Amino acid sequence: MGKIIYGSEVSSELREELRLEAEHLKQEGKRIPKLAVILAGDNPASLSYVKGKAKACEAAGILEETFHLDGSVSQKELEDLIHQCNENAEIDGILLQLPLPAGLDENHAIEQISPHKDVDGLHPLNFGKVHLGIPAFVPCTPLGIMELLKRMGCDCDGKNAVVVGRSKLVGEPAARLLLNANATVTICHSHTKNLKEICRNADILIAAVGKPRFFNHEYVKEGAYVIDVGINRLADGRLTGDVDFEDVKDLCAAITPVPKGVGPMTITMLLENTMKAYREAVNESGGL
Ligand SMILES: NC(=O)C1=CN([C@@H]2O[C@H](COP(=O)(O)OP(=O)(O)OC[C@H]3O[C@@H](n4cnc5c(N)ncnc54)[C@H](OP(=O)(O)O)[C@@H]3O)[C@@H](O)[C@H]2O)C=CC1
Ligand SMILES: Nc1nc(=O)c2c([nH]1)NC[C@@H]1CN(c3ccc(C(=O)N[C@@H](CCC(=O)O)C(=O)O)cc3)C=[N+]21
Repeated sequence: MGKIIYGSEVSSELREELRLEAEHLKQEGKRIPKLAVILAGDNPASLSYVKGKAKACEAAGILEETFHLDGSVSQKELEDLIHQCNENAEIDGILLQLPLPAGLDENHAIEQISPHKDVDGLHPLNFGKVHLGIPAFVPCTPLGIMELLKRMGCDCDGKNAVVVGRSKLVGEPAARLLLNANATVTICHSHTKNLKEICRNADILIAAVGKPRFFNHEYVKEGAYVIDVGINRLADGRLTGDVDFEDVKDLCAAITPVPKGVGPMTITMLLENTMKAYREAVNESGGL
């Protein structure tokens, strides 16, 4: 039976440290860190994620403001709001919830976010820095994945890591972080041939495709570390991952569940990145 590593438990620990740090700032009469979340449209999954982020900020003592725009918002209106958040000295982090409604240019909007407030790590400058191994804002889900691997007791150095999925939010930066940690990395996607064989060779398997219970025991090597990123809602309303948890759990060394796995870690890393942006902003302004 593999170890089950709960992101929810790791998150409680890390969020408590953040809460103490925020409480300390408050006691000293300092400015409080603040996150701005921009949501365009009414995608139900996005609405629920945004609520989760707001709740987590509140519990950690971090200020949060959600800017909920109409789905028919123009590119200019969206970008004007981003510019206002950039200029607002009370705001440390800006998260633009993805996907944007059809017709809006995601890349152009992301480029408007100040790289200093880009707590999602999606701005090309942060993306480039991560790929050059320079300190930067790293996307939250991949950061959470690396922390979970650490908690599994997995040393990535020299291991075969297979990342299935190449999105800019998850798969691609996760692969880069694994490479930076000296794993031998293979990135798979919908055009990959022999996916099963490649996965079966993985010491570390990162499943991020968005297909419910896609990875069963045929895809998993004995003793592998398995991270299930997928969040899929079943017809009965329950959530399930991309990994067939019951079929795989006895085979692997360690596995993350869904829910209570990577999802809570994504939010925790968003809080961590917001605190990092705050610290850097305070240092820039000479400690005010
Ligand atoms: N837990 C968390 O915090 C988060 C969870 N998620 C979840 O993770 C999953 C992935 O998200 P995201 O990266 O944004 O999704 P995308 O839809 O952007 O990317 C999916 C990736 O999987 C690849 N893919 C799809 N089908 C197959 C297949 N049959 N075989 C191999 N590769 C395949 C795609 O390939 P191609 O590029 O060729 O199309 C693509 O690269 C989703 O379930 C999402 O809900 C996302 C963000 C955070
Ligand atoms: N710019 C941007 N940044 C993101 O980080 C981002 C995004 N857009 N778009 C969508 C994805 C998805 N995502 C999740 C965050 C938390 C949970 C989470 O906490 N899930 C809980 C379950 C929550 C529930 O029960 O609904 C869990 O897995 O235990 C899931 C998914 C962030 N995303």
